[in-house]
Amino acid sequence: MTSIRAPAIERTTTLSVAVKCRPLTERERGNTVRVNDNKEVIILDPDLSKDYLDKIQNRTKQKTFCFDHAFGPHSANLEVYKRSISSIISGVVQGLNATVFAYGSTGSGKTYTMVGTKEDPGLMVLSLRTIFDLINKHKSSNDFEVSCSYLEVYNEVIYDLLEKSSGHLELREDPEQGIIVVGLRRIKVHSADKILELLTLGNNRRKTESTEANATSSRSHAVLEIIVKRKQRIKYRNQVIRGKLALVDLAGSERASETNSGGQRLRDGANINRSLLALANCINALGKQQKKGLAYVPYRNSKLTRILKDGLSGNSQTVMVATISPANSQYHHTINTLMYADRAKEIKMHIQKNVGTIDTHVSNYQKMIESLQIEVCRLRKELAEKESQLSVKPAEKTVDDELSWLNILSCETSENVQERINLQKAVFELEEINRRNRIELQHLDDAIAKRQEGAVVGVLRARRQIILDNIRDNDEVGINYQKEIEENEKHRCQLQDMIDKAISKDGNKTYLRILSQYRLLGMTNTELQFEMAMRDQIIHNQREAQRNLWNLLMGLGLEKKILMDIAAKNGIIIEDWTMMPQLGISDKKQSLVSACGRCAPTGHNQCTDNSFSRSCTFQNYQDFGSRSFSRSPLDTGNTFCREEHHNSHYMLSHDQSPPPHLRLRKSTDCWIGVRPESWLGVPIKHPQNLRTSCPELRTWGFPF
Ligand SMILES: Nc1ncnc2c1ncn2[C@@H]1O[C@H](COP(=O)(O)OP(=O)(O)OP(=O)(O)O)[C@@H](O)[C@H]1O
Repeated sequence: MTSIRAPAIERTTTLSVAVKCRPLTERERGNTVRVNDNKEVIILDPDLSKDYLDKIQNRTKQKTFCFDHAFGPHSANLEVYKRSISSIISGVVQGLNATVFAYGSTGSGKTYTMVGTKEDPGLMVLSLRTIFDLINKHKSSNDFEVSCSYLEVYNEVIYDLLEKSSGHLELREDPEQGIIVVGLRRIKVHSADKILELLTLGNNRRKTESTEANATSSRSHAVLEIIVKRKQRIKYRNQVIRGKLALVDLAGSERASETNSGGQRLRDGANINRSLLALANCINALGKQQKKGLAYVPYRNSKLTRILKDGLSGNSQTVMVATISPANSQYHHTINTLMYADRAKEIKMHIQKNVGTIDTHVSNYQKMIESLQIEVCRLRKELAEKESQLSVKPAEKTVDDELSWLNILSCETSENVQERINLQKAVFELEEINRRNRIELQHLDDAIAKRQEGAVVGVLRARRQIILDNIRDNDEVGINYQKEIEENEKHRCQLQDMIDKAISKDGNKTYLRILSQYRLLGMTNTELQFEMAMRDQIIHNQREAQRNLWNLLMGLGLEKKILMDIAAKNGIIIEDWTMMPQLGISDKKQSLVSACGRCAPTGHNQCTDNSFSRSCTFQNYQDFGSRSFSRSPLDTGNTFCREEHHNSHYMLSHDQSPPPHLRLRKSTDCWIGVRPESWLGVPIKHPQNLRTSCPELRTWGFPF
């Protein structure tokens, strides 16, 4: 029998911004920062030599900002924690996600704020203590499981800080859990002290260096993630709720010119800046999105922004702690940080409780990817053994050189594949956003055509212009991505030629065979991840459509019994009714309130914010209508199916012509199903053992 899941309640809130100013160090001069009323931050002009005229004519660089919270140089971490963080930490034990990240220039106090000292423990330490205090309070009626992971992103590569010698880790997107780091160690913990022990261990492994601005400057972005699973012993026994807390300490950024150094440090700086630049671009786009609707957010431009995606706009209660220094010399950095913080406070978050089940398609894919990964690991090990055998032999230097050169080529190829995947996904997302923009444009055109000139038409026209601008901006980004894909393709061909030539020279047959298999498997693995992400996107869209349908049903005020009867007649089981009493579906008035999507997700039977409930319901339906309905709102079946099938169909075959950005691929390339040759350019020579190690692939029409 078909079954559908009742929707989880969503609540919209904004990203909260706290600013923390650190004390001056002994070497520093000046004091440019004033904090008023725990919210206002005034940055004084550091140029004290300005004369009276400059000042009264407002030719001063003084600037004033206002945030959710502001802390001066004498505030301890505990004060920052109590006022700005503690309230979101308790949500983690209730199944909500929370993210806290420190953003600021080098030496502004990010690590001090996040990690702290023994005397002044930081936000990571204080949050963990709260989580375990809450667990102890509720453990008589609940079973809890807490696990933790700690990673760093260094030079655009992800490392596991809980592993002694971690290899490079890859990212994958999961429809339930968001971005996942494949192979990251997750340790079960029973006390805050144990996590702190792991934190210290991980911090010692973190890449730090002495820079001019900070003696122990962090060169990597570190993410500590705590997952709390909770199962009630009596009520809702089959439900597991899962809260996630991400605590992020970003690397210090400095311009290459400020470091007085080259080589590795210069490369570090470039990569740190690439991540931070990507983060700043995302904050910009998200801030703009609140005013302009569907603008593209370039999460894919760095590993850091992909990891922080949920914390930046998704299902998370997020606090950004912007750290600043009062030193005169830091004036520009301080202003820069505060400008980003100011933009970030516009960002909207959509929070909902995590009560989830795993779909079978996901676990099938996961199994496939896992078995490929095991195979990749086996080959990687074999390769390493072969390498060490070769290095103990007094082999001629030329062979050694050739092999290390081949290794570099192999790494470059894998980077090239990753980049290609990211670009394709980005293009796909862009296309999806513009598809929605075009639907809205169509609705606006229809609405304008039906009305006579007047104030309402003026508003509609203004909105139309915004949407047109968005489409144009997004198209421009798409053209750039196309160029990047072409570049990437060119580079891939060059690499392939070089590898083929090297293999034909035959330095060491076995080694080259393994290397080649390893590379092919790595690519197949990555391809599968891409396909999985694409399918996940379809599932995500379908869920969104389903949620909209629920909103509509609840808005109509249908009683639970009627709904159950209709569902039963159609042979549909409605899962998760346990969530429904909170939605108040049996009560007409309450169902309208619930449909606004802003009810507190736990413990309340009624939306606490009645003042906006009606307008929210309306807003919701408008939104819904503009995105999904092409005819009457009650003509749901056709509209939803058509839209979803359009997507799936497009992904599964090429009967329908793809959108312009995606037409770039060769006609022989297929997404899923029939696959004459891999579109990533892996030649048909797939290794024999892939078939035996991964029999599932045979049913997928792989041509080997
Ligand atoms: N609130 C504070 N009270 C006392 N000292 C502080 C405070 N905040 C920062 N400091 C000191 O300032 C210096 C720089 O701080 P920290 O290492 O936390 O900066 P950072 O922003 O993490 O730098 P980077 O980005 O280079 O890693 C350290 O010596 C630290 O002890």
